[in-house]
Amino acid sequence: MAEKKLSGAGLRGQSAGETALCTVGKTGAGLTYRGHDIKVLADKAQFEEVAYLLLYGKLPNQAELDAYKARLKGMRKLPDALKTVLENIPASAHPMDVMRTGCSMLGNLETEESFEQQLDHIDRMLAIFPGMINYWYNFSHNGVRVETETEADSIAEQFLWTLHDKKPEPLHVEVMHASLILYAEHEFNASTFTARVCASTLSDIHSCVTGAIGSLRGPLHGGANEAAMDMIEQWTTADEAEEAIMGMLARKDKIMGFGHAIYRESDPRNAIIKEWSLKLSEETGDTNLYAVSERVEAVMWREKKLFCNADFFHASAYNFMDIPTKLFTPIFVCSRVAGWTSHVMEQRANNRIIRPSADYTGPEGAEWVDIADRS
Ligand SMILES: CC(=O)SCCNC(=O)CCNC(=O)[C@H](O)C(C)(C)COP(=O)(O)OP(=O)(O)OC[C@H]1O[C@@H](n2cnc3c(N)ncnc32)[C@H](O)[C@@H]1OP(=O)(O)O
Ligand SMILES: O=C([O-])CC(=O)C(=O)O
Repeated sequence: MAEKKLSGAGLRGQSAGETALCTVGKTGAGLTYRGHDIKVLADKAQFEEVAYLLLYGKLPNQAELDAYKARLKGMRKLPDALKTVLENIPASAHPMDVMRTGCSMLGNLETEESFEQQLDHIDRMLAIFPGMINYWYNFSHNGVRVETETEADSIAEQFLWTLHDKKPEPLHVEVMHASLILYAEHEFNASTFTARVCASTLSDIHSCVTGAIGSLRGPLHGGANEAAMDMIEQWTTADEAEEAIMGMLARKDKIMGFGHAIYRESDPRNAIIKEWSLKLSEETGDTNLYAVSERVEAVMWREKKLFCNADFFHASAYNFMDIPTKLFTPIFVCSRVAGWTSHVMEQRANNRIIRPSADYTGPEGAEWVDIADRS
C-alpha cells in the first residue's frame, strides 16, 4: 500500500506517541493488531480472541478463551439503577447518546477505585454494552424489557439475541464476529485519542470510554456507517444511485463511508465486510442494496479515486441482518471499547499528561474597557 502524504491541519502526519497495539496503513498488511494481519484475524478468530489479544497481550489458548468467554457471559446483568435510567431515555434519543449515558451511569454504580481493577471494569463494559443498548431500544420502541442474561455464546451472538429477543442465525453471528473484529482497534483515531487524552490525566476508565463514545458519534468517524445507510437506502437502482452521486460530487458534498485520514488507496477492512455483505445480500434475496452500494463504490473511484472505508459496506451488511440503522454506531462502540481500553492501559503504563501547544492567532495587547464604556 502506498504511503499517503500526511501533513497539514488536524495533527495529520504528526506522531502523538507510541503504541504496540496496532499499525494502520503500513506497507504490506495495512492493518495489524499486535502484529496480526486483520485479514487473518477476521477470517479465523472470534471477537473474544481479538479482545483478549488486545487487552491481555497474546492470543488465548483454548482453555483461556473458554474461561474468558464464560467470565464475560457472567457479567451481562444490568444493575436495576441502570435499567431505570435507560427506561427514562425517550425513543427519540440517539442511541449513541444512550451509550454515552449508560457508560457514564455504570461508572457511578461500579466506579473504578484503583487502576488495579481496570481489567475487571473493561471486561464488564465489553459484556454489558450489547445488552444495555438493546434493553433501551426494546423498552423505548416496543415496551419490552428484554432479558440480557441470555444463553448467547459470544458478544456477537449477544448483540443480535438481545436486539431481536431470540437466538440468531449462525451466519449472522459469524458476520457479527467479523464485523466486531474489523472495528476493534485502529491506532490513534479520533475516539481512541480522546480516550488516551482523558487517561493521561489519570482519570477513571468510564470517563475515558464515555469521552470516546462522544468522539465516535460524529459522522466523520463512527457515525459514517449510519450516514451511509441513510444515503444508499434512498436509491432503488444502481443507475439512480450513480446519477445522485454525480450530483452530490458536483455540489462538493461529502459522501459518507468514503475516504480515510491515513489510508490512500484502500481500507483493508472494506474487502472483508464487502464479501460478507454480498453473502447476506444473496441470503436475503436482495436485488438492489448491494448493487447500489457497488455502483457507488465504482463511481467514487472513477470520479475521485476515493475508496470505501470500513463503514460503507457495513451499512448494507447490518441492514441485511435487520439491524435498525440507528444502532449501527453503537455496535462500533461494543467493539471499539476493546481498542479504547487497551490504549488507556497502555497510556497508564507509561504516562505523561497529553498537553500539546497551540499557535496563537488572536489579538495582542488587548486593552481593558470598563463595562459601562463597552459598545
Ligand atoms: C471508521 C472510520 O471512522 S472511517 C471514516 C469514516 N468517515 C467517513 O466516511 C466520512 C467521509 N469521509 C471524510 O469526511 C474524510 O475522508 C475523512 C474525515 C475520513 C478523512 O478526512 P481527511 O483526512 O481530511 O481527508 P483527505 O485529506 O484525504 O481529503 C482529500 C480531499 O478529498 C475530499 N474527500 C475526502 N473524503 C471525501 C468524501 N467522503 N466525499 C467527498 N470528498 C471527500 C476532501 O474534501 C479533500 O478535498 P479538498 O482537498 O478539496 O479539501
Ligand atoms: O483511523 C481513523 O481515523 C478512523 C478509522 O478508520 C477507525 O477509527 O477505525
